[in-house]
Amino acid sequence: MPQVEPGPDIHLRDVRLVLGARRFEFDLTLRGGAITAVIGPSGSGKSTFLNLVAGFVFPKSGQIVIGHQDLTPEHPAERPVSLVFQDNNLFGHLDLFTNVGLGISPSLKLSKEQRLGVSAALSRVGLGGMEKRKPSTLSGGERQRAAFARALVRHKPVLLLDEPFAALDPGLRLNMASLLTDLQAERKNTVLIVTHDPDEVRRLADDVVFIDDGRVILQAPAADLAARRDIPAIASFLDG
Ligand SMILES: Nc1ncnc2c1ncn2[C@@H]1O[C@H](COP(=O)(O)OP(=O)(O)OP(=O)(O)O)[C@@H](O)[C@H]1O
Repeated sequence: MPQVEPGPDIHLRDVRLVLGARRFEFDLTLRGGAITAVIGPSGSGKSTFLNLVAGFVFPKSGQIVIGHQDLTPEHPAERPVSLVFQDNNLFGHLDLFTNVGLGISPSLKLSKEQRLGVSAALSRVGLGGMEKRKPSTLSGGERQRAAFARALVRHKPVLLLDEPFAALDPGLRLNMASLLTDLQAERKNTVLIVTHDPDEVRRLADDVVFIDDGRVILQAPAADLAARRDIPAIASFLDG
């Protein structure tokens, strides 16, 4: 296999933000080419953290740097990121081929190679041959896999996943987790994945970032998480 350049480091430099009554402060670097699990209690700021990296929310002060580029003022389309959320946001009136093709080109002007790429991505997530199906005819898990395919065809170096597998049954979760680790081995993307599931952290993550009340209270190798039961919020996460 050819050597693949690892995805970029992501730096949040003295990032501050207020949303309603909540304050957020982030100052850390996420390792390029690694899978980082973003974990923490409900309402602690995990989605906000991803939204800052994606460009859906902008900091009041500080910088978001991806690789060597300061992208703080840039909108999501200008950032090297693909996203998969729990609500997969497929367009109901469009078939799967079109929904996934939109990941490559909003005008759907696709080359032959790109069209083949769409079908290959659908096969990769176990939806081969379902190009003509509408989202309403699929199960929740299938829709989520289609959303994953749409992120894959974009070939962006940063992949942001906000509880992407939460709605799937345990078998499918395992399946998607191994798809993600296979892809990671091939593409060396920088991946951030929000999850509530300690098993998913063990299965997938190289590193963890634990957010509590709008701040990172632990950044560590995933393997070290279990040893940090001294922090009550972490003990409670590990106990589910
Ligand atoms: N636009 C907004 N206006 C006001 N408050 C907001 C806004 N967006 C988020 N918040 C608040 O900020 C806090 C963090 O929200 P966020 O969605 O980032 O948490 P989370 O850790 O992802 O939670 P969960 O695990 O429940 O999805 C919450 O208290 C939320 O209500």
